[in-house]
Amino acid sequence: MLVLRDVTITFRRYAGLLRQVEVPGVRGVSLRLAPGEVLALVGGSGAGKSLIAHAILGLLPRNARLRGTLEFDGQVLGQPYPPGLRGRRIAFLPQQASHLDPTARVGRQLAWAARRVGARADLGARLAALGLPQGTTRLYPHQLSGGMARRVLAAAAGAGQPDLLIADEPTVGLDPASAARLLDRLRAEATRGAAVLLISHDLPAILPLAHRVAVLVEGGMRAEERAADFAGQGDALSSAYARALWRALPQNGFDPDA
Ligand SMILES: Nc1ncnc2c1ncn2[C@@H]1O[C@H](COP(=O)(O)OP(=O)(O)OP(=O)(O)O)[C@@H](O)[C@H]1O
Ligand code: NI
Repeated sequence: MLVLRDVTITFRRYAGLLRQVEVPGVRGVSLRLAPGEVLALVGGSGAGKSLIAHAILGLLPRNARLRGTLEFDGQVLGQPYPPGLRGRRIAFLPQQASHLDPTARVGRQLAWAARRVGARADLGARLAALGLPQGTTRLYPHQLSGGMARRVLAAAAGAGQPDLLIADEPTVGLDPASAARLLDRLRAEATRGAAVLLISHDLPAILPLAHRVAVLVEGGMRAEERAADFAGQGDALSSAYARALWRALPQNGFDPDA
């Protein structure tokens, strides 16, 4: 249902007074994501993960240039961006908590999110599922901790029943219990039939949830593996890069001299 073919994103930058250069952000990335499937997009800082999310959502900055094709359910995700997708059929849990409106209480913002997708606002249950107290609805964004703000965004993104949910580093800044609850919510969305694109730099954290793992390095796709193959010594992994990544994790006790 989500198909990216040879997606390249470059940025125009001034090099000196008049000369413009194009610097690459993402190069030739292809991927597919089916309903009910969790695809993890992992990679280090600056690898291009958020750019891919923003490209799918039609939210790239003005100085960006996009090549290749993106399709969702047979519709081309170009400019102008197809109506009825962003915030409705495609939900987004952004990396930055600054996406909350500073002037409105949490309860109102969640009610807006629910109304936009035509969902019943069962705020109490949704907050409780993410481990937030009921009183959270009366708070303004500046009264939330970073981790609370991220969970409020998650509650908003989960309103309605999106067909595609894109979560950009959803567990950063959360304590382990809150992170586990949030990943449980994402798993429940996939079980219901949503496609989930889970962006993270933390491979071990997303493995219990992901079906497939795509590894992005400096804007390019370096490996695509089944999540289940990240196990043991990683012998089932198809690419040497993924094997090296897996064996380099501290918990796998990699011995460089062995
Ligand atoms: N508006 C912009 N103008 C120029 N370059 C940009 C812009 N936005 C992103 N980039 C560049 O594109 C690259 C990828 O950025 P992106 O935000 O996708 O990384 P990321 O993988 O999400 O990293 P992180 O894990 O830190 O969030 C970076 O090198 C960044 O400098
Ligand atoms: Ni990012």
